[in-house]
Amino acid sequence: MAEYSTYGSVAVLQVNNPPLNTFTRHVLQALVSGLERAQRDPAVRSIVIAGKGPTFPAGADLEELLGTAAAPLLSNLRMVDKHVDTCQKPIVCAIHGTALGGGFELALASHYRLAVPSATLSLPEVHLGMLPGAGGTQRLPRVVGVKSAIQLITSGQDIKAQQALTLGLVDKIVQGDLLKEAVSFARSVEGRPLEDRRISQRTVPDADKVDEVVEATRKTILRKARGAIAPLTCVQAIQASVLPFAAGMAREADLMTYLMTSWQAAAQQYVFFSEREVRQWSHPRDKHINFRTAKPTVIKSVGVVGAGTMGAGITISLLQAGLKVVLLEVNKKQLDKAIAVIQKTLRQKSASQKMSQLTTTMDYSQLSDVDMVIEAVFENLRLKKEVFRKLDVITKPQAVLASNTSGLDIDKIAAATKRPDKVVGTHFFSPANVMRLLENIYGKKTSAETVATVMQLATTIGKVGVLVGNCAGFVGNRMLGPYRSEALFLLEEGVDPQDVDRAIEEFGFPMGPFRMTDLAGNDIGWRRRIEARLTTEHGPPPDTPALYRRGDRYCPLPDMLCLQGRLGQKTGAGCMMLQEAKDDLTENIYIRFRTDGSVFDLRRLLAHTKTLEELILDLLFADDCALLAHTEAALMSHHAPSMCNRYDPGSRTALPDPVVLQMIQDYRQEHGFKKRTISSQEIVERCLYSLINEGFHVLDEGIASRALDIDVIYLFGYGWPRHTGGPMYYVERVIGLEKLLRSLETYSARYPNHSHLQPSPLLRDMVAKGGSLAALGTTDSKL
Ligand SMILES: CCCCCCC/C=C/C(=O)SCCNC(=O)CCNC(=O)[C@H](O)C(C)(C)COP(=O)(O)OP(=O)(O)OC[C@H]1O[C@@H](n2cnc3c(N)ncnc32)[C@H](O)[C@@H]1OP(=O)(O)O
Repeated sequence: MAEYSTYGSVAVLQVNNPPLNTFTRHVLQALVSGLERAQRDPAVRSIVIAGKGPTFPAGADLEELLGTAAAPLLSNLRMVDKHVDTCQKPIVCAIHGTALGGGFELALASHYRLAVPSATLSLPEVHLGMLPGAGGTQRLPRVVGVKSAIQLITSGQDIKAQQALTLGLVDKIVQGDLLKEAVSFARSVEGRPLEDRRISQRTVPDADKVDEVVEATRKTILRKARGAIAPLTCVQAIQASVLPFAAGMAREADLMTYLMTSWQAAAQQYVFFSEREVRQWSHPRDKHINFRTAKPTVIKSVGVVGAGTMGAGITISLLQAGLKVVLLEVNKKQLDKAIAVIQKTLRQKSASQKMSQLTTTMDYSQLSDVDMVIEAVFENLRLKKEVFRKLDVITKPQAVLASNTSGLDIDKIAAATKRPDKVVGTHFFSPANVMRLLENIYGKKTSAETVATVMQLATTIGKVGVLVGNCAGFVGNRMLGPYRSEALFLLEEGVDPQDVDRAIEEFGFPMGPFRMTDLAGNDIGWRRRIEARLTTEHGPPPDTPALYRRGDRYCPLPDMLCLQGRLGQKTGAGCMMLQEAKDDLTENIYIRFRTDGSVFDLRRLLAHTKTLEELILDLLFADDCALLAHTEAALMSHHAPSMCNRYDPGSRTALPDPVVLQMIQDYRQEHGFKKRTISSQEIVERCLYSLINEGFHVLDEGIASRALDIDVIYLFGYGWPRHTGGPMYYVERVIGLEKLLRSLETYSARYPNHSHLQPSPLLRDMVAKGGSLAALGTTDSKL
């Protein structure tokens, strides 16, 4: 647990608890014993603490911290801290790997810190809903000041060795053999006075400005925290660092207890383990096919087809992971643009050497030798099938063919090939080089090996891969459907878009549903609805009531916005903006092609079509049209400058548009809706409960095999607030399944034609039988 050895006058304590040398109570007990032994031994004049194997201790062991061993763990930790801080012999910490949380705090309690250049230090407890409760909130500000301590602790960010040296957190960077250097360093400081080496005895450098600093940062922290209590509690603890050390430690302990016993800490620790647990996938259809039994194909080279925003982002992710990439794009201008974006991004990340791993081409035959292809063309089934047909012929027979689709049928895509066992969905999220989620979709014929390959790929490229089944929208987008519908129905009843957004953002999402669709592009859903023949232009059959489709309630407001060119931020206007008049639009509308910025006057094109609506639809959906095959059309009004000032270029600040509000008002009147006041609580419940209810359907159908898979999808792909643990965790542990059921019953009785509010049979069953999501496969083994 902590190996003791001596090198002349130097005692070396090496923590040995693989894989990360985390502090269990036994490790800490062994450290206490080692320290006592070294203190007792008159031949020992200095002490080195290090980690054996790959790292210095990465913090407290979370399994113990969360369980019944928390109290002995804490008391042992405090004992170590006291021994170290009061020791009369110099203690040197030799840091390599990741000195995190309690590990870093142990180093701060010591008298000297040496680190190798690759070492990383951090206090990441805030991400676990806690604070650095082993003296971190008291010692860090004494070194770096309150301002920097607030920044480092509330962000939990990594501090690289060189930065730590600059900040005074380490005393020396060691290039050679760390242990040898540390022993020799320890020897060199033997007998020197220790008082000024004890951080606990120092005063906070910016103590006189503490209130000012806290006041100045509070607003930003609150905004970023989005409902999480840990960041502000960290600030309160740091504020106490200006008190005498013992008083500050007592305050830290009280606040730590408050956080440790909060539901948010439990939720965030569930997120930590769930993020890792999704790697342990098993095939819902056959549990014998799982991460242990299925062997992935080794992937060294990947073809990416389509160099749009997604294709470029995927390429960056692959290159950053050291894979060889062949990027294919049949439009030269688009290809050049993508190359520039890739180059710029890699340069920003100081990874320009990775460009040498990239081949770009307009010729499919260049893909003949890659191990895998990820298709990232326009979201259109016909087009994707065509691409897969080609890939099937060109690529080597063992190559895996993956489609980056956000909801199209993987089986239909696979059927275009003679190797459906090698076809799989890999749903990346935009921006693909930033977003951590990779939703991997198996089809009816996808082999275990192919599933294992894409799950492994996720890990290789630093993403969180979640395995899900094939259905429209898969897990994430399918659950988003009811959420969006309910948001629209709320507009019909009297809420304005910005009120819906505000309520959802207050719950903790970075963006409400309307700002989110404005950002993503309102045409994405529109295109899907048109393909499904749901919109007024293409359906419904004449005898269907105006606000119904296939027996379900339907709100055409988004279609109306799209028809007016309000596709979202890209057109400078979305739900938050509206064209002044349709006639104006026909007069003045232009199409700007993103690739080259050229502008076409629609009036000229209109000569060949019947109506403007038809023209817009044709252009947006004509994936085989030469103009649009490799570009995204952006519709803009001739009056763009005055329209766009609501979404300034580069700004995401959405301002409510009176014209949209009037349009909604007219719509309510036309369809006989009576405007009423609706509380934020009702907005949140109706939107989120209908999303969660869909999650129960998804589990019931085996599309997701565990509730934690759904949680991880929402946390890493959709901005679900981390401190709530994810939708399924939140509803089970915070709201309660029974309450969810009763609320859904109440709402569905009030809105019998909102089918997504009808409680799922699985939910009913679980409440009736007292079942839990854990029993369904949510693994709580570590909680
Ligand atoms: C009432 C008591 C109060 C006491 C106050 C004490 C104050 C101190 C608090 C703390 O120290 S909290 C913990 C702070 N440390 C962390 O948050 C580190 C968390 N870990 C990581 O960030 C990463 O694991 C890593 C260290 C950067 C390594 O990443 P890598 O990708 O290499 O490996 P992983 O797959 O993440 O982890 C491997 C394996 O280890 C498990 N694990 C990681 N950290 C912990 C931990 N702190 N406790 C327990 N287990 C941990 C992780 O789940 C993986 O397990 P498997 O999935 O392989 O089973």
